[in-house]
Amino acid sequence: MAHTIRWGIMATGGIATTFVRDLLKDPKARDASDVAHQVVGVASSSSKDKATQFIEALGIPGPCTAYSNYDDLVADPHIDVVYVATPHSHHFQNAMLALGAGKHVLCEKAFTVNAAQTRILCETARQKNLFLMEAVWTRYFPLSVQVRDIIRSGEIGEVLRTIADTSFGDDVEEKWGTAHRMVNPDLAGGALLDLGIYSLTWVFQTLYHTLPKDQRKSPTVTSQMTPYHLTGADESTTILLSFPTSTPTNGPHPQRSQGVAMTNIRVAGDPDEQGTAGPNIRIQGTKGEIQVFGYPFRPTRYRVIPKKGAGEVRDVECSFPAQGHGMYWEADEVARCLRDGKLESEGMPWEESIAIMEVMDEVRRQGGLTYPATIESTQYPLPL
Ligand SMILES: NC(=O)C1=CN([C@@H]2O[C@H](COP(=O)(O)OP(=O)(O)OC[C@H]3O[C@@H](n4cnc5c(N)ncnc54)[C@H](OP(=O)(O)O)[C@@H]3O)[C@@H](O)[C@H]2O)C=CC1
Ligand SMILES: O=C1OC[C@@H](O)[C@H](O)[C@H]1O
Repeated sequence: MAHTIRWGIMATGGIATTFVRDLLKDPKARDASDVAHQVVGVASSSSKDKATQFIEALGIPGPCTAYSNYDDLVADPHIDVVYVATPHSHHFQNAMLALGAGKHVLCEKAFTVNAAQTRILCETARQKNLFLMEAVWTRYFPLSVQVRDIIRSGEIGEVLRTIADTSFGDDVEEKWGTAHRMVNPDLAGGALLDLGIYSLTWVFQTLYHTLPKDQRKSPTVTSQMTPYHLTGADESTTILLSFPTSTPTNGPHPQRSQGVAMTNIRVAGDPDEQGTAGPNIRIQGTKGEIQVFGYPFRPTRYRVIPKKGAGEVRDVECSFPAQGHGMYWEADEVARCLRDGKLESEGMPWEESIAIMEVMDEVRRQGGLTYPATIESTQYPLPL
């Protein structure tokens, strides 16, 4: 019998809509007969009407309660887990609210504004014996699981370099203006926290996560940032990361692997969105390479290229059952973790979320990007 979990949706914006659409797809279409999802509450901080419209527009089957504020949502005894879908600036405060009410939490990326806030969230979840996960959905794609398995199998040898680019070629002034969360410092805007996190995800899931746990070590970081002239949030960031590897060496200089994580909202990594410019991700090992195509947050296919003479090139497509967006795979992971009494997911462990947030803190320090003290604060509630 399927283990059914009951979701409360905090906020009714763009990603909440996409996530709920995926939650409503039949899990059997993706061969997941062990778990199921119900949406039993939706809250909008704007108005109850907005929550009601969300429920109606998406055709969420009843009973599902519309709330006019987040406090009432987290107090709903019928909800098991809250999906936090507010801007990054508010994740710390909103996730703390849900944990404080005894709810498990799936919180959108970037987890928080800084690593200090993430540490507090994880510690709070630990103390309260609640599940908590950063919603880095891409990690739960079958494609990501397969790529990690290929790396672990040794097929492309030791992975010593990963290059990842998550870039949109937007007319920034026209598309994002100054108030949109993408560029607005008051909402912790900027390419790094919004998109760069996916480049870092690929660097971490190929050079860090694939190592045995006791060999995962934080990287050293060098970076450059370009501010958006109208707001000061970054419109372009490039990060060089250097990780200790697990390879035993005889010499005095330990082996290191390198990551290059790029993000830009003014030039595109894949201008025609057909892969003509090449892959957005290259994972380079001593025996070959894996290339990943499509936006790094929603990759669509990968190619395994063995070293010359060592085998055939292999192309693998990623399908999205039931015309989904691909967010149902992370939702299924949440359901399985709750069923199994886990507090964190193996695919996106707390320590790795913290390690990635620490990289982003360091990149912002090097680039001189600070956000208002009100949203960098570790005070709960935030002094907004
Ligand atoms: N995983 C993914 O693929 C994606 C993830 N995201 C992440 O999801 C989060 C939300 O992004 P997105 O849905 O695009 O954003 P939207 O602006 O579309 O929606 C955010 C919602 O948050 C609520 N909210 C609460 N406080 C504020 C505030 N001060 N300012 C603005 N909105 C507020 C509002 O809902 P209400 O009025 O109902 O309370 C609003 O509709 C971000 O952290 C982003 O990084 C975004 C896109 C894709
Ligand atoms: O997480 C995300 O992925 C998709 C992008 O369009 C969006 O801006 C970002 O928040």
